[in-house]
Amino acid sequence: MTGNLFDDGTNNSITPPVSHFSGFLSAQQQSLLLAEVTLYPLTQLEITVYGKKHLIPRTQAWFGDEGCDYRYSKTLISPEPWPPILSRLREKLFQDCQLDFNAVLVNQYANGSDCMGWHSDDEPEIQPNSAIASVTLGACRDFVIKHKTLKHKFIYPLQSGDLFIMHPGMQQEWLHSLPKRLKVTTPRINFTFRRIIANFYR
Ligand SMILES: O=C(O)CCC(=O)C(=O)O
Ligand SMILES: [Fe+2]
Repeated sequence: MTGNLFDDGTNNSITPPVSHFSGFLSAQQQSLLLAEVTLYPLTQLEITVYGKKHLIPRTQAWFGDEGCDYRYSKTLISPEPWPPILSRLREKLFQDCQLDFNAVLVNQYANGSDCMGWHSDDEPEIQPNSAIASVTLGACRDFVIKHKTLKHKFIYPLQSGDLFIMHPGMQQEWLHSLPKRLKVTTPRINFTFRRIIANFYR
């Protein structure tokens, strides 16, 4: 076999353990959620890299059940209580996909200059072998996945209303990122639902 960029030489093509569902949310569900997002306490967090302070290029809010704290760059963040529409989205993930989440990180990217660098969602407070589900609203942006050692890359353009699931095992072997797209001038909001070990840091 020749010419297959993703041929690993074992006759197994390498693909990340993910699922992409277009149109998971109806137009009406998207507009209800979008209206609720305007009420969220979105903040721009500061991180310290090599002793220098930087504002991260997006705004965020953390919602979840009691005790579902999450640590971001040495800061412990306690969850805000579930807003009603977000709570319904969590319920829909359970009903439609049998995925049971107890917290969600909301990221708002104001335009294509806002981004997220390469990382895995492998924090110790995340339940081992749990899935992470991501729901997108607003501008279409490329979600990029790269194998940690083999460097194979996959690009998924995520559109408003799409659901993207990163299955168990994904975070151990793959990195993901949301690169800058300077032609994008409108906001994108992303919800990453997670299963957190309650009271992990208490
Ligand atoms: O905005 C996205 O699609 C990615 C968000 C993400 O990777 C995260 O919150 O960990
Ligand atoms: Fe992530």
